[in-house]
Amino acid sequence: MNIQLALDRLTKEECIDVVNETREQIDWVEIGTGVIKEYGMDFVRDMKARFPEKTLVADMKTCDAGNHEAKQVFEAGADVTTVMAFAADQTIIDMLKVAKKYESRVMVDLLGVSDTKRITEIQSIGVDLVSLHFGKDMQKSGELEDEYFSILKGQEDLEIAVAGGITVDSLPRVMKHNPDTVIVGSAITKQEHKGKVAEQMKEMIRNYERYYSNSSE
Ligand SMILES: O=C([C@H](O)CO)[C@H](O)[C@H](O)COP(=O)(O)O
Repeated sequence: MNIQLALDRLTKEECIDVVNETREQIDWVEIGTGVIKEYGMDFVRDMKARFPEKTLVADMKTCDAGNHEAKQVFEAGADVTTVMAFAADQTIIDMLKVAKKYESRVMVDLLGVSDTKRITEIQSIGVDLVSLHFGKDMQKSGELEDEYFSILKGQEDLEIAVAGGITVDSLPRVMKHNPDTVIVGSAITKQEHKGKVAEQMKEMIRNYERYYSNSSE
């Protein structure tokens, strides 16, 4: 299980510092939508140059003009870009085509998707990576509940990331659903001891994986 560190509502310097502080514990680095809006593709380029060993996710949240946005972000060095699930199939198809050319990937953000129909549709056009996403504003009046995972039940062929206010306290509940990637933002980036929290989360994941690999032997 990967940890994807989401960099949101931070300055460039804060982004760089928090990745340096958590470098050993995190696997994927996400440049958040707001950070991309503030600093653009130059910062995507800069982050790839600084942290070449990390899978760099640019949270573009594309909803139209997929061909252009995918080219833009992969050219800047992103390994993964995001597109909203409600985008037209053509947008997603165009992005998948560009991703193939750059040997990169497209993650479909399932924010707002509440039935399996759209999941089946995006799979049929070639999507293999999705993120189950309980949005920042939704977090003001609720949290990522177990039932939220039900739309992905039995989806063996999809690689699944999950995001939405995940903390040290909620991580055990999230891990139970065996996502491939756990996306964590504020619970690390807004803490005083960022490295320590990241280390604690990584250790929880290691223990969980150890327990399940032992119990299946
Ligand atoms: O995608 C995100 C959100 O829409 C803000 O742009 C976040 O990166 C994602 O939710 C993870 O952040 P936290 O919820 O703070 O863990």
